[in-house]
Amino acid sequence: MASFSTSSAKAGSSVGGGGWAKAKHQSAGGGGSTLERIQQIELEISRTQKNKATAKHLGELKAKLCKLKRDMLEPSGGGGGKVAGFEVQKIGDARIGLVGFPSVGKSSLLTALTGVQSEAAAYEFTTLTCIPGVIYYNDIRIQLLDLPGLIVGASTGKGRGRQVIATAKSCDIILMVLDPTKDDAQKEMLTKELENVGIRLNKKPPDVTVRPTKGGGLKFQATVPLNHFDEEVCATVLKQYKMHNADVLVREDVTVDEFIDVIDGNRKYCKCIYVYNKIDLLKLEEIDELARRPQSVVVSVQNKWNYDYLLRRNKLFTVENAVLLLHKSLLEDFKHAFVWGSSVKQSPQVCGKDHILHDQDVVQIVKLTQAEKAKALHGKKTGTTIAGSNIKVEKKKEDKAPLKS
Ligand SMILES: Nc1nc2c(ncn2[C@@H]2O[C@H](COP(=O)(O)OP(=O)(O)OP(=O)(O)O)[C@@H](O)[C@H]2O)c(=O)[nH]1
Ligand SMILES: [K+]
Ligand SMILES: [Mg+2]
Repeated sequence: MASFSTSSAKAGSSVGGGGWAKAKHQSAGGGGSTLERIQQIELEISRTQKNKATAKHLGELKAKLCKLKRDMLEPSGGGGGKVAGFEVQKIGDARIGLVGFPSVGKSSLLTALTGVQSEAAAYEFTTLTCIPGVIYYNDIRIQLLDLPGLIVGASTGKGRGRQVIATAKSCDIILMVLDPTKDDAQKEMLTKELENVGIRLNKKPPDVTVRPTKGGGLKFQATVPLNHFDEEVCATVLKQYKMHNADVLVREDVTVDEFIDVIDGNRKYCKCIYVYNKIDLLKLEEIDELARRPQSVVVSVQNKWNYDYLLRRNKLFTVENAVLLLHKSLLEDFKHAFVWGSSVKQSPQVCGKDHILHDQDVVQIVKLTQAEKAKALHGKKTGTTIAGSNIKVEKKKEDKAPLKS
């Protein structure tokens, strides 16, 4: 823990500070800057016992907190803006971001995987901008982004935190590079910094529908028993968002935080792989323990240990791969696909060939009709259902409801 706070002090001087956090954002209610209001509410939440009697109050506080955080991330005047060195054009079929504390070996990993020289050195904040590289895997072109080290407070603008996190939000996958000699707090702190800006790691969008209505108040329906959330808490949260009339349908046992995610919007659900680098510094049994953790890969860039496995874990599966899996010729007739599952914001969503699928996604391929084909020189509609990267393929003749795997 201590070493991370040292890093944070250093960041202010060596990186020059993010700037925008220094600007005071006056909150609508209450005194102090937005940052101070956020700290006050976070303190109140941590001091409030979590039980049925306080659920409503906590819901209200959490909704207020979310709104304040959003205000901070969308500063109205000054400080925000684009920073040179972070405007990297998106290329390829997918974008992977290397995120981690300083000096964990992000740049070393980028250089090792892509051949692009990104300066690596034994001091913190060697990397100050976004350095892109490209890797090819199973014909998929992946853009790999090396990023400056993150520090605690990054989401509030410390260091170049805001730019780093904004770039991370544009990624399809996050490789969280971790120091295997440090404890789990590093992973929790980084996850929190990313969560603060709406990035959700290895989670699915909550199965909740909220439809604003013109009148009639709140109509609340749950199809499963709810252990952390109820109609009263729902109403409190909605009130904070000035939503007094709405139909709410809850299809999973959500928490109030997950419900706020739905209401607040602008969340990014990203796959995250935890990469423990420098395992050459560990004993064999320690390596074994880390390697057994979920979504984790152990590597040593210095000793070139386990690269292949890392790439295999990152295997991406696009709609195009799904089409090719059925038949090459289908690609010529491809019009678009309907996708159901965690890779899309709305199920189903119309997607193109480059869309990256998640495990358990359901895909229905729509072919060009004869008329469309004739028109575009090159038509009929059939359905095909494919489930994500643990590939299961089923063929369907008609474009009916999708088959769920
Ligand atoms: N022992 C060991 N050292 C490594 C390994 N990989 C990288 N390093 C060293 O760790 C130091 C930091 O590496 P960088 O690649 O600069 O780390 P970074 O995460 O990009 O650092 P910042 O850009 O400063 O955030 C360098 O001295 C590397 O040589 C490894 O697998 N084992
Ligand atoms: K470094
Ligand atoms: Mg670096």
